[in-house]
Amino acid sequence: MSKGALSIVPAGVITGDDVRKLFEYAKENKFAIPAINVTSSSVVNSCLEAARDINSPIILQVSQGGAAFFAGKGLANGKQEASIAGAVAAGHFIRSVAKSYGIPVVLHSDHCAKKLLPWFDGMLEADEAYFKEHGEPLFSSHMLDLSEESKEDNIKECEHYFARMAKMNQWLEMEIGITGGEEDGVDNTGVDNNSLYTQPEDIWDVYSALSKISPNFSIAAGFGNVHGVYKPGNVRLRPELLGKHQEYTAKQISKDGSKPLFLVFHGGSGSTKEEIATAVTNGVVKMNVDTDTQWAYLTGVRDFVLNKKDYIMSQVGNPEGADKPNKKYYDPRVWVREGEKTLVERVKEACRDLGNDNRN
Ligand SMILES: O=C(CO)COP(=O)(O)O
Ligand SMILES: O=C[C@H](O)COP(=O)(O)O
Ligand SMILES: [Zn+2]
Ligand SMILES: [Zn+2]
Repeated sequence: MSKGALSIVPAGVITGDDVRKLFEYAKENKFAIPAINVTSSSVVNSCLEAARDINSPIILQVSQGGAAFFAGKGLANGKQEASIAGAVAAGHFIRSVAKSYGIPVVLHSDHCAKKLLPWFDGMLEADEAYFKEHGEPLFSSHMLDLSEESKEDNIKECEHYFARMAKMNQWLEMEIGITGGEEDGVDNTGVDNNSLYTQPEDIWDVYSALSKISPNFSIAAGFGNVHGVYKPGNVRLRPELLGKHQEYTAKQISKDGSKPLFLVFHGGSGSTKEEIATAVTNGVVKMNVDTDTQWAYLTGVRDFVLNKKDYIMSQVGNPEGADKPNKKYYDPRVWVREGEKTLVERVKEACRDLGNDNRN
């Protein structure tokens, strides 16, 4: 009897070899796991609910800005203190509820450019403290995004951090080739089109350097990816290029026909089902979705507010009577929940697009 993803790794936040086992299983069985950007406990719970409902693992990630939001926009963040506190808070919150949903969860942090390294350092300190106490890091994995730097500097800095992370058996995601559009304080809307498509030789340079440290890493290679959703035709995704990267690296390590790389698909929002399927066939194990889930969260709230407009203009008095209280409409557990419901459905859709359903 074949064993599904839910039986090969435990429920709750997974770390170390369990993360690799899950990604290996996904690659072998040609599915990928969506990574949703979370900014609050409400967004976290919705993602966990969706994954639980379709019996599949999920990846939850905080961006630098999302982490600061998690801690509170009222906090100063000049030295990344709010982003560090928020990431740690999100990590602890997710750890304390994830098990109750009965599914494996990969706890991850998103793009970290050079100027944001103090955020990375703060998260690693929290991981190391957690490791001392529990024998595993707080986060399953982190992303380092030094794709704006020279290839040499990018790889060198990744090696440096990865050696430190490997002591905790922690997973590293790195980026080579640039994701277009916008990400945390970095505006890549004007980058040269060629930098959006990573070359196989560059991937091999990354693979050969990092594989000497640990097998627990993935590569976000550019295949035309752009953050955000634009009018059709603006983005030219070429997920078939990822197959070439697998072939090239496989040849270098004399394992022709194998798929040695764990690849990450950034800018998942707005992609077609075909683009997603091609990416997964070529060894993508993680696809990031943010813009489409932001949109989905809004739609439920928007429709509620528009439909119940006459019930939310005053605390007392609605079309049913001038003395009727409206508490049942303005309680955030009512209107925020409507956003959660539409978000749950969008997360389920991302899971299905990637073949990440009924994995028990
Ligand atoms: O890549 C992403 C986060 O790193 C998400 O991209 P989208 O917002 O385009 O889905
Ligand atoms: O990098 C892309 C993610 O969508 C993060 O977005 P954000 O920086 O707006 O939180
Ligand atoms: Zn980037
Ligand atoms: Zn991204």
